[in-house]
Amino acid sequence: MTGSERSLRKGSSKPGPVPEGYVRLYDMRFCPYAHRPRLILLAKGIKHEIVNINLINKPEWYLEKNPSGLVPALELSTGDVITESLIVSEYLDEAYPGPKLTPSDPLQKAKQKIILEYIGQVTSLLVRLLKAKKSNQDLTELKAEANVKLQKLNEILVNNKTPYFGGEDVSMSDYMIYPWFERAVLFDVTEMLSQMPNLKKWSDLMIQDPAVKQTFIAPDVYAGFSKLYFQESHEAADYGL
Ligand SMILES: N[C@@H](CCC(=O)N[C@@H](CS)C(=O)NCC(=O)O)C(=O)O
Repeated sequence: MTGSERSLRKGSSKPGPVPEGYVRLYDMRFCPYAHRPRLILLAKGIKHEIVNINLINKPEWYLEKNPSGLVPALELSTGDVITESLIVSEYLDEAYPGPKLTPSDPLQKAKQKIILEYIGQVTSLLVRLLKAKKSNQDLTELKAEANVKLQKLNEILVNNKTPYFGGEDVSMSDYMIYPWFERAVLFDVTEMLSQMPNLKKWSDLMIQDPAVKQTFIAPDVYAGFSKLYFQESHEAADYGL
């Protein structure tokens, strides 16, 4: 638990209202989408609580708050609920003080959005790969596609000649793609990534980032989770929480 995090709850019973001055993130710690706003909350030092949702056996009250049933979702002290990891992350960046993770210059902002759009293509492909792996499909084509997409991500860093996707400092796009790299073992792309030097340098830098350090989960823990996930074990929802 960190200075800005009030409590960590398991989340089966309905939580009360969000205290004034706090936000609440509905989370599942192995979920890469939910990892995104967790990084933003920490990077900006926003006071928050985390409520973990068991995604295999979702509590009824969660479906009332967020009918899609997906995590992450952000609840405000007004009772408003914001969903979709990128929207939640951008909301947090705009609405709260702390380091600005999105450029204010319109041209730089547009450039970041182009990278974010591409990151969306990479992440959805990796999720498709994971689902195909779970249902024992042939992965050859998807893996080849992932290789091409990740090479292109590597080229963005090469062409920009910057350590991070947005420039000299960590920014929104870095936090939006990082969770998939931490989970490379789940998506079966560890070997592929070892062939991409700029991405490797970038991920080594990201591991030094304070928000990343505070949320880091080691590859062997993901490997343990992955076994349970592939067996559709109910323990997977709760593994290591
Ligand atoms: N587009 C959503 C995707 C979120 C998502 O797929 N979350 C998964 C966990 S990683 C989930 O909640 N799954 C539960 C379900 O499908 O019922 C976002 O960016 O927030």
